[in-house]
Amino acid sequence: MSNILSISNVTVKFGGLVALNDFHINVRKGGISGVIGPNGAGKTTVFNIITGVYKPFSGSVLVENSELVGLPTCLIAHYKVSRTFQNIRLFANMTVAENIMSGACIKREGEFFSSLFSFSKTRKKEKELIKKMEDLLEFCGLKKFKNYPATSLPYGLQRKLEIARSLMTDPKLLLLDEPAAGMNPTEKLALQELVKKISQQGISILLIEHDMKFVMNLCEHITVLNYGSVIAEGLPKDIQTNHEVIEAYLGSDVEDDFIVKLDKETENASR
Ligand SMILES: Nc1ncnc2c1ncn2[C@@H]1O[C@H](COP(=O)(O)OP(=O)(O)OP(=O)(O)O)[C@@H](O)[C@H]1O
Repeated sequence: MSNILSISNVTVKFGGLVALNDFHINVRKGGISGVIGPNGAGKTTVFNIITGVYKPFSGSVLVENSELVGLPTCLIAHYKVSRTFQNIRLFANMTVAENIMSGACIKREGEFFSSLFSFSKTRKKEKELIKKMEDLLEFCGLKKFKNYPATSLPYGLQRKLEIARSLMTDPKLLLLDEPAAGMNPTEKLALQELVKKISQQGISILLIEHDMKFVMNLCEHITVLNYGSVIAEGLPKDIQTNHEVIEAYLGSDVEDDFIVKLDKETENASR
C-alpha cells in the first residue's frame, strides 16, 4: 500500500536551536499514525512544516507525489491536507453551523466570476455545501448544537467542531494536533470513536498526542521524537517497551500515563 505522506531528511532550525534534525516519517494511505514525544520535542514543528508555516532548512515533504516544501500555507489545502490546532481556533462570534461552513471557503476560491454569470450553478453549489455541513454535524455528533454559539459548547465538543470544520475541506490527510488535550475520559472515548470513523471513510490521519492510551489505541504506527530527533518508530507494542523512549519520558508530565499503560500491558501479558 502506498503512502499519502512521506517526509524525509527534514531539518528545521530556529537560530541555534535545531527543532527537527533529519526528521522522517511515512503515513500509509488510509492509516492512522502518531507522533509522540516530551514537551518541546518538535511535534508541532512537524505539522508546521507540512502546512507551510515554516520552511525547513533542508528536506522533502511529499503528499502523494507533490512536493509541499516552499509552498505557501494558503495553497496546502489544495493538496487535500487539513489540520486542527493545539489551541482551539474557532470563530467565537459564529454558530456551530457557520464555523463548519467556514471550512468550505477554501473550496469556493476562484468561483466569484463564474458565479456572476451562472446564478443557478451557484445556488446548486450552495445547497450542496449546506447538505455537506448538515452531514458533518450528524457525523460528528453535533447536530443538536447546530445553532449554538461555537464557544458555548463544552470543551470536548469544541474540539469535535474543529475536526468537523477541517473535514469540510474534503481532506485526504488530516493532521490532528493534541485532539484529546483537556478532555475528560468520556470525551476522549467519544473522540477516539470519531477518529476511527473518519479513518474508515478513507481519510489518512497523522496525530500528535500526549495521552498514551489514546495514541496506543488508535495508531498503527508511532514515531517518537526527542530534542528534534527520531529516537524510535514502529508498532505501539514495540514503542511501549523501547528503553530509549521510556528514558525520554522519565521526568516528563506524561510519564505517569505512559508507565500506567506499560504496567497494564505487562499485566495482560502475564495472564
Ligand atoms: N517559531 C519559533 N521560534 C523559535 N523557536 C521555536 C519556534 N517554534 C518552535 N520553536 C522551538 O522548537 C522546539 C520544538 O517546538 P514544538 O512546538 O515543535 O514542540 P512540541 O513537541 O510540539 O512541544 P509541546 O508538546 O510542548 O507542544 C521548542 O524548543 C520550541 O521552543
